Amino acid sequence: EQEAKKKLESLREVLAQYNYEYHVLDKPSVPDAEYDQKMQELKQIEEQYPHLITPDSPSQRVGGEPLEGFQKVTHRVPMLSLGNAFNEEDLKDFDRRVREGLDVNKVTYVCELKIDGLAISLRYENGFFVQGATRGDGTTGEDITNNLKTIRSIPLKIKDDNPIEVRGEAYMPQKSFLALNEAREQMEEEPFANPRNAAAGSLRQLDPKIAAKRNLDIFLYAVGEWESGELSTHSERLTYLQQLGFKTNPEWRKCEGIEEVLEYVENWVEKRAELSYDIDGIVIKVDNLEAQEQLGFTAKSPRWAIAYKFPAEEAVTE
Ligand SMILES: Cc1ccc(Cn2cc(C(N)=O)ccc2=O)c(C)c1
Repeated sequence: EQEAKKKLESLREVLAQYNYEYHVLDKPSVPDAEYDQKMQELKQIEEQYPHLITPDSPSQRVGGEPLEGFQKVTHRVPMLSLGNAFNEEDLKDFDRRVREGLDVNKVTYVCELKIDGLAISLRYENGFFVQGATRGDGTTGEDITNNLKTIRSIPLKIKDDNPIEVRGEAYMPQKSFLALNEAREQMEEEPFANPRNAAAGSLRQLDPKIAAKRNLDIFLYAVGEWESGELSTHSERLTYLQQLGFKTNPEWRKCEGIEEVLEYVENWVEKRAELSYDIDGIVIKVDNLEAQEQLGFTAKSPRWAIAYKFPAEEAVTE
């Protein structure tokens, strides 16, 4: 039994590493068959010693029985909704308000792609993924832990043992969306209108086995509740999330002043079509966390961030 325990520990570790290389880095170091063989080995030992199964075992990704419904979850730190900007003028107005609020001439911003998916929150305790929830109304969301566990790029265990909540966007890559709709048409089922609806529909499945087949993915971009948070900028937090093993979007950039923000926005209006996932804009945040505190919130959203929305694409007629 001690032998089996040791063997399982090392199999969980090596399978988590392989999974990370394949699903987060998109750079596997071993052939799929090697991953599969180690997975079979782990399942055989777990079958022999079920009491040795741990919540972070890769065999636990496609969870239990279908749910009757979803439990409610209250977010300890509310999930924000951002104000919108629709043109350069709006962005310059935003920058002017921020500079006046901080009484500075120039502000360091972070620009990130605005993934067109579903905002979700992941909670980790003692390093284990313990709960995942939808944004809901920002304060109360739905517990979709079992469905989120099926997203392979979500680590089931991280190195930080402090309670931490990370926020991100679950989405369906365009390729998965097209394949899913083809399958649905074959089955004479209603196709999804767009990847965002397909992702939302998939995460609302009561049976995790269905969610597991939808090839969902996720980018993490923010931190909610965090005991050990002593970083001073948003960009440092993005780097920390990446070091923890989360999938972060590689296209984020620090921009010195609104001119560099406008360049970044301009650049992605063109390059948007090259991405393998849908984005509906660019998120612009003041980088310094103290400056964010100083600026605070309006009734609805932060004064230190804004979402630049792309013009809605004219419907592509086949
Ligand atoms: C049979 C089989 C096993 C695994 C995979 C995909 N894959 C590969 C790895 C790997 N190479 O490190 C890690 C995780 C994973 O999900 C496929 C497509 C087929």
